[in-house]
Amino acid sequence: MSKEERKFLEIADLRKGFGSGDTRQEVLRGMSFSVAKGEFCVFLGPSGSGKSTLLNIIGGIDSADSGYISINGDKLEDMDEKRLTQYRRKHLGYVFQMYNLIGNLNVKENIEVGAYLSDASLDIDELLRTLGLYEHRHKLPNQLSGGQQQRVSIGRAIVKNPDILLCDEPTGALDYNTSKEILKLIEDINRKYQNTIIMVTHNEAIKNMADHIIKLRDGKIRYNEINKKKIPAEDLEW
Ligand SMILES: Nc1ncnc2c1ncn2[C@@H]1O[C@H](COP(=O)(O)OP(=O)(O)OP(=O)(O)O)[C@@H](O)[C@H]1O
Repeated sequence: MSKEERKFLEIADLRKGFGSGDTRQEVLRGMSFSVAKGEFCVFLGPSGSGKSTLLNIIGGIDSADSGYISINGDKLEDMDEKRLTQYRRKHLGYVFQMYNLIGNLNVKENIEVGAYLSDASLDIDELLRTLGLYEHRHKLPNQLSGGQQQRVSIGRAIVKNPDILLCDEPTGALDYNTSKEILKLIEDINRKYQNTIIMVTHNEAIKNMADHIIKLRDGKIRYNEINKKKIPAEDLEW
């Protein structure tokens, strides 16, 4: 991998605080790292360490106080609102702990919502099969299990074939077996579509399936390593 590829996503001395005066809290206190194209990267760290804040800044839905983020050499802070919107639409997919599906649209239609945002979307029927949802495609969200609903939300995020898939605790609301199914799906998607995946999790075991492990504590990076002993999601245990 070339030096440029290693620096597909570059984060440099990122700082972010909330509030002012006595209630001011510095949440990100100077973070620098880079993520390679196609890499599966996890952010670990205790509650309040700034994982979601960092993910939201990478996702362009919050902004840093200083430092920068660049994608393929383009700095987010140099983008005007129009380009930032394009960046979010074209290059980013977001998966949350809660599925946020539209209740009166069926599975296929919920995924199509994501496709409208792109002019280079994936074939929806093929994606439904990859997601294991083809036979459920006419069902409404309330006719699905939690794991199936999360599959739909992953489909909605991935259908525009984003360069980067951001996942914030995607298995946080799921039981052990369903969590593993979802992790296997994310692993398949990473392999098949080669998107860069960044996943925030509390679950230490998930680091074992990642290419790149970043641990945060008190707004700083405490650990930043490439995982040389990566194992399949199937073999994870916790
Ligand atoms: N919009 C906001 N306004 C004020 N404080 C905020 C805001 N967003 C986050 N914070 C604070 O920033 C700190 C870090 O929050 P963040 O959600 O990034 O942590 P986290 O590591 O993702 O935590 P968790 O694992 O519990 O989700 C917390 O103390 C939180 O209260």
